[in-house]
Amino acid sequence: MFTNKPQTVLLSIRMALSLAIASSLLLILLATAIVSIFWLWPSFARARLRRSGFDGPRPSFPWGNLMEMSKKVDGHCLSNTIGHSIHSTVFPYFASWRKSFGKVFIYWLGTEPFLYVADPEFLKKVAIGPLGKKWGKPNVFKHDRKPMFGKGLIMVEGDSWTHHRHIIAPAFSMTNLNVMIGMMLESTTNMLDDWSRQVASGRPEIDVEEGIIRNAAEIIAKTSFGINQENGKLVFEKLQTMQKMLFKTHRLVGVPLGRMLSPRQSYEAWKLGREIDDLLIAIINSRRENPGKQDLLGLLLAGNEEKAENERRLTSRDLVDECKTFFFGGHETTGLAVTWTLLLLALHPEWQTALRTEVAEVSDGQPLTSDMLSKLTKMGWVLQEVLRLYSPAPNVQRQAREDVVVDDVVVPKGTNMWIDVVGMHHDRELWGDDADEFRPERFKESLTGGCKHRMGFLPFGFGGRICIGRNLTTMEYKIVLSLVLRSETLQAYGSRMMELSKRIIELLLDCLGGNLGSKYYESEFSNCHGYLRINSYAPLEEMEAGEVEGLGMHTDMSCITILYQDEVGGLQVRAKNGEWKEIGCDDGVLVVNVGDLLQAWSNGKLRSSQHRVVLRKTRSRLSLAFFWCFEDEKVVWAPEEMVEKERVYKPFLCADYLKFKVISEKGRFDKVKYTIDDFAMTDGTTYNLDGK
Ligand code: HEM
Ligand SMILES: O=C(O)CCC(=O)C(=O)O
Ligand SMILES: [Fe+2]
Repeated sequence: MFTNKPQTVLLSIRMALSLAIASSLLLILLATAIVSIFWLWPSFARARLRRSGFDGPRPSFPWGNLMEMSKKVDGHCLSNTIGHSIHSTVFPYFASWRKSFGKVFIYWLGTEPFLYVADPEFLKKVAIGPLGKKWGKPNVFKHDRKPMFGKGLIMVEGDSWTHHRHIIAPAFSMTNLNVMIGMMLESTTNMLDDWSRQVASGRPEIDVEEGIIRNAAEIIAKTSFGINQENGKLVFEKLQTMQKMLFKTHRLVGVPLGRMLSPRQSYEAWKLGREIDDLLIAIINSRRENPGKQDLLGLLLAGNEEKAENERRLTSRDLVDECKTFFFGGHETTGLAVTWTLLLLALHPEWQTALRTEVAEVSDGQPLTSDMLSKLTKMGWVLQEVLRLYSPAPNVQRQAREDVVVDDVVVPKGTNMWIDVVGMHHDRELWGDDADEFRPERFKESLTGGCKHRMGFLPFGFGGRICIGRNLTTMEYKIVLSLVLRSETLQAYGSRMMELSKRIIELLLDCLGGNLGSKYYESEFSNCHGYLRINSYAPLEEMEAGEVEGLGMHTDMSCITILYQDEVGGLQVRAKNGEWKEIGCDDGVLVVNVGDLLQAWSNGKLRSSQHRVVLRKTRSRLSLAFFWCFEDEKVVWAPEEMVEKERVYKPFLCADYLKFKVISEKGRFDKVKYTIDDFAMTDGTTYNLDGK
């Protein structure tokens, strides 16, 4: 037993030695491989690119140019004014490299070379026609995008892409899309109802972007695979979680082993992806058993069935990836286009009015149809202009699958291409000096908005790989925007109140006898102006005994006031005997008050109402008070027909009374504020008609 021991020890030393040698060799090999893959290959590639005449900023190992790209932008993006010249703010590094290297140059993401292109003519030469087939999608992004797109249409290449595109394209035909209008109307109406509820419950702000993007997500989920069944809803929720998760992760694109820096997120995204896939497979299986639904999935399944036995069909796995692709490729892009549009229309009220008028003329208050949508021409121009200025797909990327040779230029196999769509959309050389201005009318004359080069306007990409969802997007955009524009805005509410005030005053004057309405409207009231006050009352913290003041007793200084109160109620008016009478708050009822100015003008025949608001609920309350008033420079003076015995009020300048109202003491709950009687009651002096 003992005699054997020295031999065993010797053996283990030998084994350990050879193991150490083997592993060092392996390490050396690995290091050589890493150096050649991540250092030598890029150096060769750089030398080849230089030989082809491509210059660019100097990269460093292993970051490439990432360090310069991640530098924070200096202050100019914090300015308060809204300009549309966004390129140098959003992509400051590209803007600065362009100054040194022009519109085509090479930069590096880690050890990956990227050919930056903002020259449409160069793009046309290298990527259009037969050369288009030489380009695929960059491998560096494939891993990150796998949970979203899998092997869906956006990611596949070569024959596989031709096959997928061929089967999927018919599903997006206009006839098929028209069937989806109902789903789009339903979701958008729900979104608008939700906004109304938020306003009514006293929320001071609504996150419009969040609502619009959620609505777009719901629409794309409905039109892709349906969300009414339990599984559909679950998929929708999980897809949204995944979107948020992927949005949070920042990776070092192209940096060797950079992917390993966030293994947890990668794992979680992968796990969630598996759950989504299983649910979608379940939906697809149940659809195969009960076919007939006309969403995109239903159409793809039907298209598959039509294929003859020997033709390739899409597998369930393919269909899962396409559903995910539609969801991730289609909702945020469309949502962003609508959101930017709302901002731009707020900045350009003339376009807001033009589109509102167009929607009113085309639809005449009827439910929207595909025929109406196609007649919304100006809205089409606005969509194009928004896609130009704030492109939801700010760049398009490719990777050369083989050497691309044009004239004396060689783009070596493996080179990535980064097409700076935003850069081209804001290029003055292509669009003219107004490139950064919002001018939708540029699309009136030409489909490319007057861009000097056909490839300079690429909101939906180009060539055979142009976005398959662009008609769906246009349809959804027009529906959402029309419904938003058709819903009552404060401005539209204001103009309706102006019309109503005119009708009320004519009726009121006629009631006083002798067709006074037609006699005096033009000369006395046609310059009246209106303004709208939104009263928001905070809720009571707890129910209190007795009455709590919301708004103290007062009269309005208008000619007439038209008041809308929400369902909380609480408006009271004082009767002649001093009793307070509750004014009901039934839906659709507007309250009309005579104000101080009309009391003075009618020499007291019409009485300005004394009213107040009492609060009784632990809910916030909202009212809209529209005040219709004489112009400030008007001298208020009752016409002869109003004066029976004597004049009650001396003539006064409207503006002076307004000043008096503003500076005089605030009313208390049980005592009325100063009124016209405190300001203009006569002291027996007689006055001429012109107020002297
Ligand atoms: C404003 C809205 C949209 C914009 C700006 C947009 C933009 C783009 C762009 C630029 C491409 C080309 C990408 C490339 O060549 O690498 C593309 C492709 C694609 N888009 Fe869209 N898209 C929008 C809406 C949609 C919608 C609603 C869907 C689906 C329902 C969709 C599905 C796709 C698909 C599947 C592709 C790949 C096409 C192919 O490679 O054959 N997109 N999109
Ligand atoms: O909030 C209300 O119902 C009344 C508002 C009102 O009387 C006013 O704003 O003058
Ligand atoms: Fe009032």
